[in-house]
Formats: sequence, structure tokens, C-alpha cells
Amino acid sequence: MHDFSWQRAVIKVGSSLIAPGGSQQGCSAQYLLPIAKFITTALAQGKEIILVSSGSVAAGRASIPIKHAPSIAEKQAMAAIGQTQMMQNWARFFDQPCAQVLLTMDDLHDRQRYVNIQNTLRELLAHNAIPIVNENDTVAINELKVGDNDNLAAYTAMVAQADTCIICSDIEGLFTANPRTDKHAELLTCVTAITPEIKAMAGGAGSAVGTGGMLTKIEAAEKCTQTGIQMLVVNGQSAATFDALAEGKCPGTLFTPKSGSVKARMEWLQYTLQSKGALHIDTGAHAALIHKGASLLPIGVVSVSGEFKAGDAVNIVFNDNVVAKGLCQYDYNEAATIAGCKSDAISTRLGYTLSDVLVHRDNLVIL
Ligand SMILES: Nc1ncnc2c1ncn2[C@@H]1O[C@H](COP(=O)(O)OP(=O)(O)O)[C@@H](O)[C@H]1O
Ligand SMILES: N[C@@H](CCC(=O)OP(=O)(O)O)C(=O)O
Repeated sequence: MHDFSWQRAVIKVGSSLIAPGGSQQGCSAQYLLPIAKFITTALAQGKEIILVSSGSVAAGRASIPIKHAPSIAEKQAMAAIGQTQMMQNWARFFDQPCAQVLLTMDDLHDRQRYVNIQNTLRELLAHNAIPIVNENDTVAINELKVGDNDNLAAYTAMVAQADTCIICSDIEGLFTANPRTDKHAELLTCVTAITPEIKAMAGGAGSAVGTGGMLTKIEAAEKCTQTGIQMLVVNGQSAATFDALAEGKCPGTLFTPKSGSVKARMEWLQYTLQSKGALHIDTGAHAALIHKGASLLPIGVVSVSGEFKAGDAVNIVFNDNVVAKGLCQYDYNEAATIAGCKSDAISTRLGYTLSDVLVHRDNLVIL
């Protein structure tokens, strides 16, 4: 088993674990206790977790007993019923509040909404809530869908700036071929590059309730590892899996981040992304950014220039020198309105608060 360490993880739980009885029986707690115990212990150690939970359609299916293959509208109705059941199923395992976060691809594409999701997740983690993310199946049409929760977990890990994405499935990990159809298939314990050979190993879903099978897990691994996030595929049906994970061992397949990928993100921010404006800062803010590794608060900003939207890159300027670059949480008008004000006064000035900071440390590079 390969060792791994982590601080902020997305844990994705597939439909086969939420509704193991298939379409007849709906939600079940059968596999959730070891997962919940692992999460509770990790939270107590100061780690941070975001759940991506599938299962709304599979859970809701029991309440809409139809003999034919469900239409899109019928599936959306199943999701609407099953989503609340799935949330309740999780909630009974935690003392912490469980927070429902429903997303579509459209939300992830839109810069302002992307920043909003990021801020909400950050706030939920700061208040010890457990975000439980799923696709907003009741509203998403195919064109606006991520389509499967493996890729959704990868996107969530990116938005949440997690270092790890753990995919809990009904199988040990990635095998050289689908072990349900090939008895010679062998488990790969570590994948360091997503090559065409690796992609060719992946087949489709293994159960009636699963979506995408290993194919979508490989796509997710590609997204994660390219952005500096390690990804694991493990068997969520086995309690021993979570004992191993708690000891920092990967009992399934570990996909290691592409070398230089974290640096690449910063390089992208520094060199590729064009700055759309500037935040001019005072001495105190300059010292906080350079010496304390702090985020940029509005109180340290003396003036704002340029035309930018929330989520755009801006230069951070001190004494006419560009000292840093980062993604601004607010648009130009908002930033100009709150420049110089204390974070707790943002809502008085704007009528709302999107974030306490103008540029979060995670989205900032010192030049
Ligand atoms: N190369 C492979 N290695 C492991 N599993 C594979 C492979 N190719 C296809 N699969 C199938 O992928 C299934 C897991 O994906 P899926 O059915 O979508 O479940 P989940 O609900 O966990 O996402 C396995 O049960 C297995 O049948
Ligand atoms: N959003 C869907 C899950 C789609 C999905 O990817 O399912 P799975 O392959 O079980 O992770 C639902 O909640 O039913």
C-alpha cells in the first residue's frame, strides 16, 4: 500500500454505496458508518472534508416504481425525492451540520458563481459544517451537466483547493481490465501518469445504479493530477479501507499529481492570466502580504483601478511597483466601494458580503 498525506480532501461516495439494494430499496445506511467514522476522526484531527455524494436518483427510484426505463423527467423527479433522503441518511451520522450544495456545469463555468461556490465552501469548512455536494439533477439538462459525480468530485476538489480527492467505489481501485469480466485483471496500486494505456484499461459502470464506471474516474484523475491534486480510488464497501486511509495508507489506486503541477497553477496565475486592473495597497497590507502570508483585506487597499469582474486577475501595487497578483473576489465597482473599510463593514457599504477578503491567499502569488 502506498503512503499518502493530506489536509483538505474531497470524498466522493458512489450510488452503489448509498443505495446498494439497487432501484428497489432506496437509501441504505449499510456502508456509511465506516465512512462517517473516518470523516469524524479526520475532522477531530483538524483536517477538512467535503463530501460529494451520489445516490439521489438511485434512492428516489424506490418511490417511483416504474417498469420501463425512466425518462429524463422521471429521473429528475427521482432525484428530487432521493436527494433529501440521501442528505438525511448522511445527517444522522454527524453532530456537525450537513450542508447541501447542488451544482451544475453552468455554475462552474460562470466566473462569479465559481467564486461564490469557493467562498461558500470555505465558509462552511471554517464553521465545521460538512458540505455535501451533488449535481443539481432536477434542473440540469444534458448540455449543462457535468454528467457524473467522479468528474464533479474533481471539479469540486479544484474549486475547494483540496489537496486530495478520494473516490469511494464498489471496487478496490483501477485494474488492468474490468475485473468483473476479466479474471486475469490485476490491481494497479499507483499510477504516476494517465497514459493512453491507462485510459484503455477503463470500462463502464459495474452496477445498475453506477454512472460512468472507471472511465469517468480516469477522467477525474486526469483533472486532479494536472492541477496538483492526488486522487485515490478505493473500495467504499469495506470498513478496512477506512482503517487504512486513517493510517495514511492507500488500499486501492493512488494517482499521484503531475510533477510541477502546483507550481504550474501559480505560473498560470503569474504569467498566463492577464490582469484586468489593480489594487493599490498601503504599508500595513504590504507587510501582511509579504511577511505574514496573509490574504488582502479591503482595509489595506487605498485605491482601485481598471475594469474587472469578480474572479478576474488583478495586480497588487505598492509604491508604484507590482508586488503581487491575484484573483479578486469582488468586481471593480464593489472593490472601489469597500476599499479602506473593515471587513465587518462590507455589508453596510455594499448591502451584502461575498467574502471578508479582496484577494484570498490561495489565489495570490507574490512577485
Ligand atoms: N479497469 C477497471 N478496473 C476496475 N473497475 C472497472 C474497470 N473497468 C470498469 N470497471 C467497473 O467500474 C465499476 C465502478 O464504477 P461505477 O459502477 O460507476 O460505480 P460508482 O457508483 O462507484 O461510481 C466497477 O464496479 C467495475 O465494474
Ligand atoms: N447525480 C447522480 C449521480 C451520478 C453519478 O455519477 O453516480 P455514480 O457513478 O454512482 O457516482 C445522483 O445523485 O443520482
